[in-house]
Amino acid sequence: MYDMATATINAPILYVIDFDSTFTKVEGLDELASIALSGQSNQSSIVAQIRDLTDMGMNGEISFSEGLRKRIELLSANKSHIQTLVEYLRTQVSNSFLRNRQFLSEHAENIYIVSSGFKEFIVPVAAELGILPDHVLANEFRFDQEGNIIGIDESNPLASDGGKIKALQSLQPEGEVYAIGDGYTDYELRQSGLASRFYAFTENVRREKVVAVADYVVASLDEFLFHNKLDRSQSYPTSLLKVLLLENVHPAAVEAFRKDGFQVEFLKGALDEDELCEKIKDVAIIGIRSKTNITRKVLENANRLMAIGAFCIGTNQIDLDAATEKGIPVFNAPYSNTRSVVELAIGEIILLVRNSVTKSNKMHRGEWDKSAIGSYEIRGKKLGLVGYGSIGTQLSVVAEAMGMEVYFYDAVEKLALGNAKKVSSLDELLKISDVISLHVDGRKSNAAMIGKREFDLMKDGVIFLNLSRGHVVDIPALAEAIKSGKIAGAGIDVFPHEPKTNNEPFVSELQGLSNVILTPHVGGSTLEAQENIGKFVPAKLLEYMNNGSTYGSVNFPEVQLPKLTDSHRILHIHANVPGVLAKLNSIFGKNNINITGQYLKTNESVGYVIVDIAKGYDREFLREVRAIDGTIRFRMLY
Ligand SMILES: NC(=O)c1ccc[n+]([C@@H]2O[C@H](COP(=O)([O-])OP(=O)(O)OC[C@H]3O[C@@H](n4cnc5c(N)ncnc54)[C@H](O)[C@@H]3O)[C@@H](O)[C@H]2O)c1
Ligand SMILES: O=C(O)CC[C@@H](O)C(=O)O
Repeated sequence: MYDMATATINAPILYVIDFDSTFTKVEGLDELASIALSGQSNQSSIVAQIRDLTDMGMNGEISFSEGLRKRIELLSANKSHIQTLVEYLRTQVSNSFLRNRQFLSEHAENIYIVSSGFKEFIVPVAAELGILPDHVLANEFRFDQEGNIIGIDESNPLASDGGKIKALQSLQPEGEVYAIGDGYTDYELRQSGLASRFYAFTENVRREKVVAVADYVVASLDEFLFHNKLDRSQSYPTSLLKVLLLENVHPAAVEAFRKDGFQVEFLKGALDEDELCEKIKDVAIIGIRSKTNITRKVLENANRLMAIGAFCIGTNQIDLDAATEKGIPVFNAPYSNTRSVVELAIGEIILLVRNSVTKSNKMHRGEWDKSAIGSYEIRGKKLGLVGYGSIGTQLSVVAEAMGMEVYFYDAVEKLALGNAKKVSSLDELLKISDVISLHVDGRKSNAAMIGKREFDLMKDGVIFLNLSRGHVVDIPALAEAIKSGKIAGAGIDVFPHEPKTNNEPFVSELQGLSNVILTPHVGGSTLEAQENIGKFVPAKLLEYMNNGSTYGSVNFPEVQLPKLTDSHRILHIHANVPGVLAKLNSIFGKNNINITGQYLKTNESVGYVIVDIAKGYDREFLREVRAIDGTIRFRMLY
């Protein structure tokens, strides 16, 4: 339905907007019934009957006036309920209407709300967004002396069938009329010939019967404004951009993107390379966890991709170089689940040093083995941390507080926290530790960094933990070391090959070995951490999409930008070659563009220039900006 080719630059004279489920997310009368009957036993059945009548009317399945009267008969509401409804509806204004307050108030003279709803609740809600009270054409209630609703004003044209047509006729519109709404009665304005276009509005509800007869389908007010080249809050409507969320990220993420108007597809599992190459073609933002590999090949298929969110700490599953070359920033959630990993590691260290897992397994088999053999306190034992980053350091502090002696080895120079002691080589750390815990990042060169040679260096009866990345450990060598008794206990959370979904089986040489805790990569999977990540990563991605800020990106020059006010913002990503800023500035100068702010950051491969310009420019210069040598990506924000 949506067809850019037919977009017109002629502004319509009148915009006629529906109220229920268009201006607001909900149907006013349904909500009024729900409020009035609150606490009564028949509330849900009556509200359901009213909703059915509303739906039938909206789909054009019953006569409008018949449906309205039946709904009013079912209501037992009064003025105080209407006041409560108004308060509620103020919280239910459609997100894209809220975003476009400026358009609504600046074009108030040309905007009418024509609704079969009631002025008593529409006027106060719509007026807050700049709609003129006398531009609300809607029904009115009749009340008795106690303020109870007893009917509707029958003299109002909107009380009868074809009411919207009659109401619009009364305005005697001279120019074009564009009708926007979710219901069949909105389409009837177009059918009658009074409106020249009907836009089916699907942000809140999509009625297929209405969509089928619409000239255009718009999923937000921004999309309507974009289609008509009118001022709007979003330079490119988010409702035309798709977000793909994989690996069961927290629902808070879905909510955050939907709230901003994006289309969201949510999948519980990961996708393999071929599946992703296909799926990513129309995706603007992708969110993954640790099991989806975003390879160069995937990125070659991702021509609409603007940003990547790793809903975790590790980003080794993403080809960061390829993403940077394509001008795609990647964001993750450092520290988000650090504490969760630390707590699991501490728990496992205690259970393994105590030999409790073996004892528990015996109990499940009916064996009672009350003895202290092979069971120790962690107090005074030497903990060797390989990797002293976020997790390593936090584990260091907690373990020390529990009486352990902490040693660490890191590939880069790190200062010790508390009484932890740095050692100068991995081999030294392996030789002295009673417990060894890996917390290195997943860079390729760390593959199999712990194998037979390293296990041989360890003390006999060592406890070994890996909660970092699976490919870091040679699993057959680990299995051998456990079987031989070299390793007295192991806690393994990450594996070289992990199932993509919970429906796939898990197979490993470590299964069935004594005093081994196997967990399905859940070091970071606590509800606290997942909820934090589910909010944090979308916030970063949305900041980039809406404002251009790349603060916290793992592969991009980081800029933290001020909020955009009264200007338009140009975001230009280019290969880091000399002279791009000078070329940009000469284009601005030549075209008399007034620059209100400018920012530049580069890293070794890309440059990111952000220019705020005063409104009221001729768009022709954009062609020249796009043509600058080395341009990777270019977009504008309003
Ligand atoms: N199991 C889980 O669910 C889970 C949860 C969160 C993080 N992780 C993983 O845990 C690991 C650590 O996370 P973090 O947030 O502490 O990362 P980080 O980047 O803060 O720390 C990693 C540290 O390892 C060091 N390092 C890298 N290679 C090394 C090597 N070969 N030898 C010695 N030191 C080396 C780095 O210099 C750095 O200090 C990462 O692999 C991360 O992906 C796993
Ligand atoms: O939740 C995940 O899939 C990954 C958790 C962890 O490995 C991380 O990198 O944060």
